[in-house]
Amino acid sequence: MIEISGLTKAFASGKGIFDLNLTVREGEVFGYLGPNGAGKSTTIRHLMGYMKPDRGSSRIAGKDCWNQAPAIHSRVGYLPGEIAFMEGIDGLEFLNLMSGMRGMKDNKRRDDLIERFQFDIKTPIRKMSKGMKQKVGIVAAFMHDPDILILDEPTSGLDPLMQRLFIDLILEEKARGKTVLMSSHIFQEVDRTCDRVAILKEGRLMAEKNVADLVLVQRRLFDVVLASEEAAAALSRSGLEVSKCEGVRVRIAVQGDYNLFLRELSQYDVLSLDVHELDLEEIFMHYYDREETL
Ligand SMILES: Nc1ncnc2c1ncn2[C@@H]1O[C@H](COP(=O)(O)OP(=O)(O)OP(=O)(O)O)[C@@H](O)[C@H]1O
Repeated sequence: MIEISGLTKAFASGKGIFDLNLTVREGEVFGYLGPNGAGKSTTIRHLMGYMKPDRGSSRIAGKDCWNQAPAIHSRVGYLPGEIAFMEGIDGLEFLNLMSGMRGMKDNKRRDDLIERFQFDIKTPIRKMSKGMKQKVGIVAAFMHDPDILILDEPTSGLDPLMQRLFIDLILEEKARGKTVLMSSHIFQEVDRTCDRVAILKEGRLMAEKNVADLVLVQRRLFDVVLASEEAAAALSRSGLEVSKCEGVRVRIAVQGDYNLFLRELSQYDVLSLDVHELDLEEIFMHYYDREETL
């Protein structure tokens, strides 16, 4: 459904995106990840036809994103990373403008979305918080019920409750067969919604993975508190991968083989055991260390 081939755009600064190749299949939710400045928004702007590539191309539903942008816009719901709103209008006026441009007759879906994300659409946009503006952007991207959704960090600025509502919305759209490409930094959101992910670093594709495989390679850090400093020191010498030992606290990294970790731990008097969740970037940083670029 979305095909990026050899896509290259080099800015004068030397940054940009370089020889990207990616395919998002119909009905798939695809996570597009990478540290700040990696080139995620630049890729997405090419998909929307807002930037002309130096080399290569991108296509959505068979149409070239640069030459046939208007045809693509009619099928896509787009949430930009930063939404540029006109001055002096409120949320409802903005949404009316967008629905007018799309020739929408029926506002039921729009009104359902507004109710779901709970915000006062009569607030002037310049007075809205970042999260509120983000909600307006989400409604604008989803209200015409597009087949394809391209979302640039959709939950940025949303509180945890709203992030959950957003995840539910993506899962519903996925069940309805929609194709979604979204950039994100939040592991939970990617883990719960995406089928596959690609990670970008300095404009180059580092990896493309099924989310299930990514979770398997995930390294976890455990914070263990033992009954004495002697025991903590002994555990640090046990051959497990110890990343920190302070007093009675030991931080141990485990990847894959939990049994060995549990067997070792069972020999001690354990006062507490916490798992330190790695965020997506940390997971990928470890991933980079072990894998060559594609
Ligand atoms: N129009 C432009 N002209 C020059 N440089 C640009 C332009 N757009 C982006 N860049 C640079 O290209 C790099 C990639 O930017 P991009 O916004 O695509 O990153 P990103 O992965 O979306 O990051 P973030 O998570 O911070 O939004 C950055 O170094 C940015 O400064």
